Parts: sequence; structure tokens; C-alpha cells
Amino acid sequence: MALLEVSDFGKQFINHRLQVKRQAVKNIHFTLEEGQFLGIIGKSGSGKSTILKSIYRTYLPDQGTIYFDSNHLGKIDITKISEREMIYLRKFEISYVSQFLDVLPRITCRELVEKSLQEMGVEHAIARVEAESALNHFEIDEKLWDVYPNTFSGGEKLRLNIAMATVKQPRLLLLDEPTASLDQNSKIKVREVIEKLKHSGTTLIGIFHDIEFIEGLCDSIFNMNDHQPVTTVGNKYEG
Ligand SMILES: Nc1ncnc2c1ncn2[C@@H]1O[C@H](COP(=O)(O)OP(=O)(O)OP(=O)(O)O)[C@@H](O)[C@H]1O
Repeated sequence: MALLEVSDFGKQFINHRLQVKRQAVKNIHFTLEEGQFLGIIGKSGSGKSTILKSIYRTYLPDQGTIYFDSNHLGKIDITKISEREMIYLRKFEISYVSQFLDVLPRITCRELVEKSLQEMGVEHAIARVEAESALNHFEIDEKLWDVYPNTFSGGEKLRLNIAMATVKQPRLLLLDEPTASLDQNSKIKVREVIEKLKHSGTTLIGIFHDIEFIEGLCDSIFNMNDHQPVTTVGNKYEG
């Protein structure tokens, strides 16, 4: 059964000051089976982030349906569920990674990753071990583990963001240009973790500008220009 079914989805923004409406995206349809990786490509401003933010419900979708097959809540329409149900999904089943880190001040890097696990009910001692393993994997210098990340470099913030989201092993991982400001070595680390997550059955949707990066990783690519999910042939994008 599909994990995610997006049908006739659209999102309109209203600028109240200027009294104008802007249709960011419309008529979006795609289906994602469990364990698949869908890449989204398209020109700047075509609405790629709007789709991911609406699935995570940072934006309230206003047209169409987004069905998610939740382990705990059953098959539910993300456009209609309560805020409480959405908080549950964000905690246990859906994670979102953007290229920006938005964290509370006075929580250290290590505590942030531990907190991701503890809010799922993982014991502190286990959360600590897993957090350290994730921070090591993303090569965040041990000297930074007890530092507040508001002083981190862009790349360090991003690697921490990915560590926080992936340590939970979500069922659906939304990646909003996660490699945008990374150097080659960090991109390789991200790729390794994506491969590992895919192997363990995580379903992924990712926005990438670097098509070479997603080649060999994605099962299909949704091109915003023609609105068609295209299955990648031999893992190469032929669009
Ligand atoms: N919160 C918002 N309020 C008003 N307009 C918005 C908002 N978020 C996005 N938009 C508009 O919706 C359109 C789609 O934006 P979106 O960020 O989804 O595009 P994108 O394809 O991800 O772009 P990029 O590749 O440049 O990140 C843009 O015209 C943008 O200005």
C-alpha cells in the first residue's frame, strides 16, 4: 500500500497588505510506496519547498488531499488532521530537514540530538549513546557537542539538523535542499546516511539542485516543469 498519496494538491498564498493572491503550486499528484525515494526538481520559485512544507504542515494546504498511511493513526489526510495528530506524526513518523537550523537558544548540540530521541520515549542513557554515534557520523567535532549551536558554521548547523532528523529513523523523511551549502566531504556523509536509511526502509522525498547527487539514489523524479513523476531508468534521470 502507498505510504503517501498526494492528489490534486495546490497551495495559494495571500498577501494581506497588497491584497493579492499567489498560486504557488497546483494540480500536484504523486504516490510514494514505502521505502521509495522521490526526488523533486524544478526551477527556483516553482513550488518545491511549498510541497514539502505542506506535507509537514508548516504550511496549511488549501487544495487537494495528502494521504499518509500512519502506523499509529491509520490512513489519514494530512490536510485535515488535528494539530495534536500532526505533532504526533512529527515526533514519531515524519521528519523534515531544511538547509537552515532553527533551534532554541541554550540547548547544546548534544542535547538537541538526545531530545529528538527522548521525546519518542527513548531512555536518556540510550539516547546519549545514539546521539554521540550520530554526531560522530556527521563529523561534528567532539569539542562542539556541549556548545550552543547558534555559533555553528552553516555546514555544522546543517549536519546537526540532519543528525537530529535521521537519528529518529522516521518512516518519511523530507529533505529540503539538505546539501545546498555543504562541501564535497559532507555531501558524501549525507549520501551515506540516505543510502543507509533507504536500505532500512525509510521513505524519502528530497529537493536537490544537484542532479548528479541524486542519481543512483532516487527511484523516481518529480519534475515541477511537467508535473510528471518519472521513474528513473537504471537510476539515471532521463527527463
Ligand atoms: N510563506 C509564503 N508566503 C508567500 N509566498 C510564498 C511563501 N512561501 C513561498 N511563497 C511563494 O511561493 C512560490 C514557491 O516558493 P517555493 O519556496 O515553494 O519555491 P521553490 O521551488 O522551493 O524555490 P527555490 O528553489 O528557490 O527554493 C514562490 O513564488 C514564493 O515566493
